[in-house]
Amino acid sequence: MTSASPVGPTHSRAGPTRPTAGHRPTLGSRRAATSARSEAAIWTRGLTRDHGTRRAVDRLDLQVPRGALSGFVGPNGAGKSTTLRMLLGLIRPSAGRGYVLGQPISRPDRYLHRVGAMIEGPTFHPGLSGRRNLDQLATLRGLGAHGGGGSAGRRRRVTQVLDQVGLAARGDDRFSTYSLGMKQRLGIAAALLPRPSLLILDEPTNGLDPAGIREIRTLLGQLAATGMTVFVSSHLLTEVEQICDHLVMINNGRMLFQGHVTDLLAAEDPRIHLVPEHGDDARRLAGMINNVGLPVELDLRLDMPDAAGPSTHQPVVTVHGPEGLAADLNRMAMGAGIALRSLRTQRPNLEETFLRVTGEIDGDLVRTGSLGHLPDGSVPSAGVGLDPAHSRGGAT
Ligand SMILES: Nc1ncnc2c1ncn2[C@@H]1O[C@H](COP(=O)(O)OP(=O)(O)OP(=O)(O)O)[C@@H](O)[C@H]1O
Repeated sequence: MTSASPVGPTHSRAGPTRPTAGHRPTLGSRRAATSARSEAAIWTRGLTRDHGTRRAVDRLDLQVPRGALSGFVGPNGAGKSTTLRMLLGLIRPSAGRGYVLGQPISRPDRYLHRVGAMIEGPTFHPGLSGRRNLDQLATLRGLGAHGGGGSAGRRRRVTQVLDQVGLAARGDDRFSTYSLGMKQRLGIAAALLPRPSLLILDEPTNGLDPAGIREIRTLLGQLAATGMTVFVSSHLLTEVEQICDHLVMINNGRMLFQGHVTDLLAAEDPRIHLVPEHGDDARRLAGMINNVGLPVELDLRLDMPDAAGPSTHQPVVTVHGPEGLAADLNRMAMGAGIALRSLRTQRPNLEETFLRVTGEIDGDLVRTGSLGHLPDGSVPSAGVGLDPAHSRGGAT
């Protein structure tokens, strides 16, 4: 069973990495760093982990605020599990330093009693009930032994956490009869036993069906509402977008973004999709838009990417720009004699934003740079003035 903390410390006092000569911090900056790391639930600087020659985590500066429901996202192999293992004292960083609940990660014994964790799929005894499994874990960890009301206190706590994760009615059933979602929830119940102020979960929705995912989502929202900090890793960005207020986004072990989800999405320009009435006009329209310096993509496969109703297989011209630009684009098309079947603005979601940030946009998109080399030679100069400065300026 690797799920649920407290996870025993496995490394000794490595001590924080010293600042290098030449980067001597001032008294003010030292004070600010001290206050930031004690105020944050998780704070790291330059956190790095090498596996042989492979760098799994590359100089991460994490700052997860206390009380946040924070999503830790990145594709498979991005370095999420490795980071979580370092935060839990299961492996040592190769370089860098970190603090969890204000305590250095070189001394996990100082904070693990306040951290609940599920870092791999939960493993329980299949023949025992959920309740018995939790009771055994609680006994092993000495819960209820010190000031917790002895075995009666321990049993009360087990009942409380079963209730908290929605397993009260099934607590006495054998673990082997649980659905995957129930098993995950029991794993979270185990992590909750010590009344943690920080809950760290590694991919808790892995392998779950939509209903199971929804249950975990609701549960995490409820836990965060109690004031607990929840740091949950996932490669399902849609999930994270729906539940998390704070986000840490990594790829190849490196930080891409951290902060509030709304800030990230608000900073992204929407996509404006233009579908010409006559498919033949799409290249011409894209070329005109390209000529005025706006980022444009031409998708020759479909009409609107997620439009309701039947697909008409019309080419779509997509422009990244503020919503106000849509009116300009409409005028531009009209001025060039191109009638539009539809014009729609779509706010990017987290997944699209991630793909854009990582440059991993998929599909048969003809990107801006290649428009000038399209074979049909139908790219005219822009017939209608459109100031590229408007691309960030809103409606005219
Ligand atoms: N013990 C190890 N030995 C060698 N390489 C490792 C080890 N653990 C992880 N790695 C490598 O480090 C990188 C990061 O792996 P990690 O498991 O942290 O990523 P992840 O974001 O959690 O991905 P996943 O969701 O697939 O688990 C990967 O390239 C992985 O192969």
